Amino acid sequence: MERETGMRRKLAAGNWKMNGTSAALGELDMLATSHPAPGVDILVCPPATLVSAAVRTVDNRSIRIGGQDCHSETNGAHTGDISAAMLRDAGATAVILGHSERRASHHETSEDVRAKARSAQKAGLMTVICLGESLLQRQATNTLDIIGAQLSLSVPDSSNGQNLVIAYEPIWAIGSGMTPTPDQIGEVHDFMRDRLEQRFGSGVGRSVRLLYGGSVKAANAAEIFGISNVDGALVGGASLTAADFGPIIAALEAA
Ligand SMILES: O=C[C@H](O)COP(=O)(O)O
Repeated sequence: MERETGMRRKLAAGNWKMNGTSAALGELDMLATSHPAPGVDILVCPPATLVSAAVRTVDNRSIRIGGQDCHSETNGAHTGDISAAMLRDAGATAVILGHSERRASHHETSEDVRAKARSAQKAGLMTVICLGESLLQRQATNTLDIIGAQLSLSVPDSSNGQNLVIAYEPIWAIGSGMTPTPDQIGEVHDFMRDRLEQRFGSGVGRSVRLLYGGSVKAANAAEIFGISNVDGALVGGASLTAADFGPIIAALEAA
């Protein structure tokens, strides 16, 4: 497998999911203090309730703050939802979209994800669009078909290397302690790179960062970051504390 890193700056992204009250901001402060000038980009996506406070905690240091979802509309009668413009107004510069937990629990389709991503990119947010197959789909050797369809339907035409990041997150690897083999991860990442280059041309296609997500921890980070076309990780559980996320960031810096 050919290793192709291009000029892409690596990205360590943390997804806190539905975890964290204001007490958790101490972890963010510790993370920012311990990484004053990181050799990689760091993104932390806390619950929406903490976005503004997280932005204040980071206080223009080396960590950017993102949301975990947004609505496709800018405003309106959508009780409980928040828009990309609202996230931006709160100081977020990125948003995770199409996470498998939202595709499952909120019945989000790839078309929904594309509409949200279009709105988020228009609002100036970097979109981290998540794709991934189920265990049954992998066992049926349908992984590349599933990823290809999700990639083509979820990613808007307005995407480029600055406003689009793709996270490959096999559903069966999320929070399970299981990870695909390096060859399996590499196969999907090489495939996504090819597809992006075919659609957007080699310049844009090569500049989009591809993250792996699913049970990333300090113990497996270095091996994962050595895989072809893996430009970083989207980390769930191990992003909640500076003690767990810090070593993953260090592994990415060393890769
Ligand atoms: O968004 C993050 C992923 O769902 C991975 O979660 P995890 O690191 O807890 O497996």
